[in-house]
Amino acid sequence: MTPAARLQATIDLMHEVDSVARPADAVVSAWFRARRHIGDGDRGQILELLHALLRHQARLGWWLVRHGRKDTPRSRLLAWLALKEAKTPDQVDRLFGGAKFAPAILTDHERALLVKLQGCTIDHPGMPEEVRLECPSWAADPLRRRFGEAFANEMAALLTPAPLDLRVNPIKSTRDAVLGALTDLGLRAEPSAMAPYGIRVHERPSLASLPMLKSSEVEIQDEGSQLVAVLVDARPGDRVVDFCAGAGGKTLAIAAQMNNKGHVVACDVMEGRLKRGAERFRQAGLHNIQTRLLANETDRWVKRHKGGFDRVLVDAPCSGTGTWRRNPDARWRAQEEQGLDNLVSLQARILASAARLVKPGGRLVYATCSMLYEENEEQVAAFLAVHPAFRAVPLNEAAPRLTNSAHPDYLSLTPARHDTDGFFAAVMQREASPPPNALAKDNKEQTA
Ligand SMILES: C[S@@+](CC[C@H](N)C(=O)[O-])C[C@H]1O[C@@H](n2cnc3c(N)ncnc32)[C@H](O)[C@@H]1O
Repeated sequence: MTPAARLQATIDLMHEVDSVARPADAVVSAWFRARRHIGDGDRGQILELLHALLRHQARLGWWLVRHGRKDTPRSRLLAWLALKEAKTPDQVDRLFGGAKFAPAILTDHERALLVKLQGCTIDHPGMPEEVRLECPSWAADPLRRRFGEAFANEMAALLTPAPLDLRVNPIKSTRDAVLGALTDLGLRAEPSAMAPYGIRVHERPSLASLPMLKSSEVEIQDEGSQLVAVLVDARPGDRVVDFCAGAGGKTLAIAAQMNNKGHVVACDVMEGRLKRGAERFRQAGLHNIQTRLLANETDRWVKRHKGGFDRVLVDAPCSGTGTWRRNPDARWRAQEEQGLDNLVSLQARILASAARLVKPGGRLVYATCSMLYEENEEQVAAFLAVHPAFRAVPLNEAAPRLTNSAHPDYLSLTPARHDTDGFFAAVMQREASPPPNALAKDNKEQTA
């Protein structure tokens, strides 16, 4: 493709991302699937530009509004070329030549915009902090409350591209063997700082060039997500539920940890995700997982299996604030529609219902990829306040080797402090002999 054709492709793709109410990675995959003629190199460059535009979306929009222009994929790209690539109006003119596959010729208004932006840089002292830090307005107050003085630093970390983390599948390989194979491919990689099966790759290889991915010797999984599975601490022979399993990212790690021994039930309310999960379990050589589609969190299956499991993981649907560097479009999507309060209520309902599955002496792990108190520490405190049969297990007891968390009681990871996605996890244990009145109070809570 010519450079100009790549620019037009980026505009087209951005239109699709803006107009389809699905995560950008799903939109991107579908878009490229329908354009198989686009080679790996061009795909990489188009994606890199798309992600850069998404990471600068608020600032580009601010400049466009300032000069009375509508914020569209094409005008955003023009502003990018002027502000970040320091292209002169004449240079942009040559790219927007209107040739086959190239962007249409510049209008007079567009040329005037480029002239006004000449010599400016993307950040401007007049920008509100939220714009400069690319923070959506619904999240600014909760994130400020969470981070205090570190707010700007954490937001800046969320604007850096996420590293490529792999989790070795111990059923099929070892970390040393995979590290050796990556070195043979000419890639720089090292063991993850905290996750026992994790590998951090210090480059951006095309995923198609990694044979160990195809053979399921490794999965792509952020180190934070791997650590949540470690905290579940499922042992061979245990009975485990992954209540919000989705397409099974954490289920895979948990079941492998159990060395295929014992029983894992992967539940979710989305059938498509569970089906994708089942396919991944098969490819990973894991035979101890069963999928279970739930109508909702209070599905009758939950009541029927009350007290039947050693470990229950609730990887709750959340705001996803911890994943913004990996999914740069996520901060601009959906949250306004769903609302933080509704999300917090849903999480509370899911946690209370899933807790019924935990047997005396068993553990409940509540996790999110959010960094907001509302979804994390406060959610757990509210749960414990009305479920006295459960006690919080401090991190040094649940995972003595995980001493690097921002919080002594919970796993609390942030991109600026740990260079992982933002993750939270709390481990709670159902006491083998509950304190007096605890059962009565628990039952009352569940039937309410
Ligand atoms: C954070 S995602 C899970 C990601 C997954 N555990 C992984 O590691 O790949 C949350 C999941 O919760 C599911 N979910 C939403 N509402 C639910 C409910 N009421 N009961 C159970 N699962 C629910 C969503 O479909 C979604 O797959």
